[in-house]
Amino acid sequence: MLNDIQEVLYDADQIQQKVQELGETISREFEGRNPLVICVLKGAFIFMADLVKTITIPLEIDFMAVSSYGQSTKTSGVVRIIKDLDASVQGRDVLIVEDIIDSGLTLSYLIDVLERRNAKSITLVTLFDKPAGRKVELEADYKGFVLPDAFVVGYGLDYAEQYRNLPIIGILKPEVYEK
Ligand SMILES: O=P(O)(O)OC[C@H]1O[C@H](OP(=O)(O)OP(=O)(O)O)[C@H](O)[C@@H]1O
Ligand code: HPA
Ligand SMILES: [Mg+2]
Repeated sequence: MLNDIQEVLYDADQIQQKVQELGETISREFEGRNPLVICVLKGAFIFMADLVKTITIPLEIDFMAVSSYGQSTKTSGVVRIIKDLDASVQGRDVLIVEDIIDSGLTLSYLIDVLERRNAKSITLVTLFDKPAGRKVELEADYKGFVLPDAFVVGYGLDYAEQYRNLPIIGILKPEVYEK
């Protein structure tokens, strides 16, 4: 798998350090608010698991699965809900946990859905941000790393469902998806 990586951007230790910092900030921000922490599957599953272990205040978790990339390195532009939340967001302080914001289409869609369900507040945390990919204006409240304009995999992020289990984040060699 690592053979298919052109460049490792951040290794496992660097990622853990950043996740810890984000968890400390979120613990302070949400003190006394019992947030509903929503993991956007599948990509955010590793970040979510690591992040909640660093948050030191009471919280609840839930999961939503959405997909727009499929087997491609480009967004289809259509965000599909594959699995919806179990919990109601009505009146809740919601923290959305994402692995990456690229075009911004996934999160702008999700925010719209959760606003219409009357969440009390919506806060976004993303581990990775790729501002060069934006198609809609969207900024995370908390972000880990800003990435270059390249297709990346690892730490939950896939290409055609592969590479999610790499413990690092790296740029995928273009010949892997151009063949
Ligand atoms: O800002 P955007 O351009 O919308 O891209 C970001 C989204 O794309 C990926 O999900 P994907 O649709 O690949 O589903 P997955 O999480 O199951 O891989 C990623 O996990 C984010 O949710
Ligand atoms: N890699 C994997 N999944 C993604 C990316 C990326 O660079 N951007 C949006 N979804
Ligand atoms: Mg994907």
